[in-house]
Amino acid sequence: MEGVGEEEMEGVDHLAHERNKSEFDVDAMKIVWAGSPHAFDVSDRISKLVASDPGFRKDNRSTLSRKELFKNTLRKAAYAWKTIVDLRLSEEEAAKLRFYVDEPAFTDLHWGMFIPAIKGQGTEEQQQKWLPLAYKMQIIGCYAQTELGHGSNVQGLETTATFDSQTDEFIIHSPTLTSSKWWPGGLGKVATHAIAYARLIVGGREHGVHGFIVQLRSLEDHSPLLGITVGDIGMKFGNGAYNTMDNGVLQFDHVRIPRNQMLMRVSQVTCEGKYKQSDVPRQLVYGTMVYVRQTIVADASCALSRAVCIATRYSAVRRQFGSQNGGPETQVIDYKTQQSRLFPLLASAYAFRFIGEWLKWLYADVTQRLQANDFSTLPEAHACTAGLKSLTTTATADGIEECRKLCGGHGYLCSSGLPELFAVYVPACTYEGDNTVLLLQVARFLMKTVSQLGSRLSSKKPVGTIAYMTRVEHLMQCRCGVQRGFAELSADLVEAAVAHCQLIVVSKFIEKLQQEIPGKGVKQQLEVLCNIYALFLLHKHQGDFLSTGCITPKHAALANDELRSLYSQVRPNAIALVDAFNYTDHYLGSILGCYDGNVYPKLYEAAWKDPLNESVVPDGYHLYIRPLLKQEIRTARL
Ligand SMILES: CCCCCCCC/C=C\C/C=C/C(=O)SCCNC(=O)CCNC(=O)[C@H](O)C(C)(C)COP(=O)(O)OP(=O)(O)OC[C@H]1O[C@@H](n2cnc3c(N)ncnc32)[C@H](O)[C@@H]1OP(=O)(O)O
Ligand SMILES: Cc1cc2nc3c(=O)[nH]c(=O)nc-3n(C[C@H](O)[C@H](O)[C@H](O)COP(=O)(O)OP(=O)(O)OC[C@H]3O[C@@H](n4cnc5c(N)ncnc54)[C@H](O)[C@@H]3O)c2cc1C
Repeated sequence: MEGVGEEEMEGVDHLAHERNKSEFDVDAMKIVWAGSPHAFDVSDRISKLVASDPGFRKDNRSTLSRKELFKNTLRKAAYAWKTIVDLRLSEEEAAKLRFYVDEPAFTDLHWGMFIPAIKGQGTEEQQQKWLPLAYKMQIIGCYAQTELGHGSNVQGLETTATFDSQTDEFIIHSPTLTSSKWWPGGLGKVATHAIAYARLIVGGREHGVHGFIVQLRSLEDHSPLLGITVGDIGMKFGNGAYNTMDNGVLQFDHVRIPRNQMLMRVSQVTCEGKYKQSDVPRQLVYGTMVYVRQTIVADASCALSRAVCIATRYSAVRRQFGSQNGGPETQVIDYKTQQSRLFPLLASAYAFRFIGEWLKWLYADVTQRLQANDFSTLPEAHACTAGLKSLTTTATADGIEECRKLCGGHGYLCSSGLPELFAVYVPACTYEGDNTVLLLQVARFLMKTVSQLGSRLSSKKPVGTIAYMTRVEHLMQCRCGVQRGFAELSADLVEAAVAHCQLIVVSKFIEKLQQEIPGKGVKQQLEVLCNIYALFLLHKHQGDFLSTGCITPKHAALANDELRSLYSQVRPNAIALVDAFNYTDHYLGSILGCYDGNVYPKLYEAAWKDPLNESVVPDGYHLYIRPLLKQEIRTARL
């Protein structure tokens, strides 16, 4: 490395003056962020374990070819498993370890969808047979629902599962090109088994889409089983990024599986060929998606806080303009424009943390009720998971991109960590349900509720997240004709769905503040952030609030003044508020966001490590540059 002194690289905390300004107990805030002292302890321990182990190094991803990248992911997944087994980590610790390894891999689908699908939709007997194998990773599973021709429209899937009573088997078949399974993560190169979704046909009658456990590859030599065609679907957006995942294509050619491999908690097929439906609602076939949507909401705050941490630290390091008498220039974080873009994202990260916590509670509650055959809160749970998944992933993906811009030119470097973070995160707006399609589900739920408010026949009072509807006078009087005009009004209804979800986020943030929150100044900081979150939304949508007469122009102006004052209150605490996320430099993966703020020497050093700088004169000079310079281009072999 040229031109950088040792002392500039090591030991100096360039953000110490910022940390000294903070007005609250950062360690107490770390516990609030983690959720509990126990959660903090696990997260802190495991993140440090991963960061200190060279086996989990990740700084070379953007320079590897797809094949090298994928092999490296396989190595890391195997190494992570060995670490989990050797250290006898608990399930909670193991999940944290996979999280901090921070590389999309087949294991996400195995633990995140395959196992939950068996748990949620399998019978006791099926769980006893399959879960021990899956827990020990003696089989590796994926979730194969989406097809080339249909993703959002699950009822439109074309794969068939026809019952053969002669052999007591299902025949799984892909009748068309568009029925090829397409996208499932882990399917392309790794999974030995899939939960495959197919239209059930018994005795010539169709019974809709159901899940089946299908073995795909030999457990001896990994070759595809008879009738299975399987492979990877190819490179995806961004270098490195989600290309560590083997999203796959799969065709079935009359593949036979035993009858007991249909997931039979919701409905059953007997050996005589009788189709039986349990008392539970059919929608439970979609249960795994509800579970994963809830985990995606919980994870949104991690991705957003990571980007915000990088942009905040760098904004305190970066200086532009404003030097007085040869003194230092202004830190860009002191510009009001920078604050008005950055601090609402900081507030959103905290808001999403708490909404994720609340949604976990809601999901646990609905699961408990379902077990007791109480299905009353299922529609609300579906609407909340779908709507909040849509809201938080859209805001997080947009927020990561905004953080990149907040870091100016250096944000565009891979070493800022932000391009890869965006590329890995942005498909969350599509997978587990396209965000618009999911908002339409929320709109449908809201319209149904409104129509019931207007109906004299219904004695149901809205409760939970829709309880507020009884307080909105014009909704109470509404004879809802919207159901008929739903498609025509869908663009507006989607906006209403977003507003409904924002209301949930704001009210759960306020509820959080009503709890006891220990630690000097911690609650005050959270109050400031909560007010920023709410007022920023009000400011952004002031046109809607004004046009509906909910606020006056004077209110709008006051809100904006207040927002500016809140930004000034956050400013001295900004670095401490991102320190409270407790991210290691390994997890952040960003030179701009490194804890000590010593950005420039690290950027300089990293540039020299780029493979292009391995030689001073580049490969290709003699073929393409020299002939150009020597005006010999016509004779050169191009
Ligand atoms: C810590 C571990 C983390 C792991 C995370 C791993 C992440 C790895 C990354 C990626 C993995 C990605 C995986 C995938 O993408 S899997 C595929 C996901 N696919 C989708 O999400 C498809 C989206 N489409 C749907 O969900 C549905 O088809 C639909 C909801 C859009 C429409 O369904 P349809 O059958 O047409 O239903 P209707 O509209 O007719 O509705 C009927 C009725 O049912 C209600 N309803 C719909 N869905 C649900 C549900 N999930 N739960 C409960 N109820 C549901 C719907 O509201 C209607 O109700 P009604 O109005 O009262 O009649
Ligand atoms: C990275 C990644 C990983 C994935 N992993 C898996 C996996 O592991 N397993 C799996 O089964 N699947 C997986 N998927 C597939 C994913 O679930 C689907 O892509 C997703 O559900 C969206 O469906 P689609 O692709 O059919 O989009 P489409 O429905 O074709 O969407 C295209 C456009 O049409 C619009 N649209 C669609 N329907 C309507 C409507 N009714 N009204 C208004 N607008 C509409 C959408 O808003 C969107 O703008 C993955 C996808 C990605 C990108």
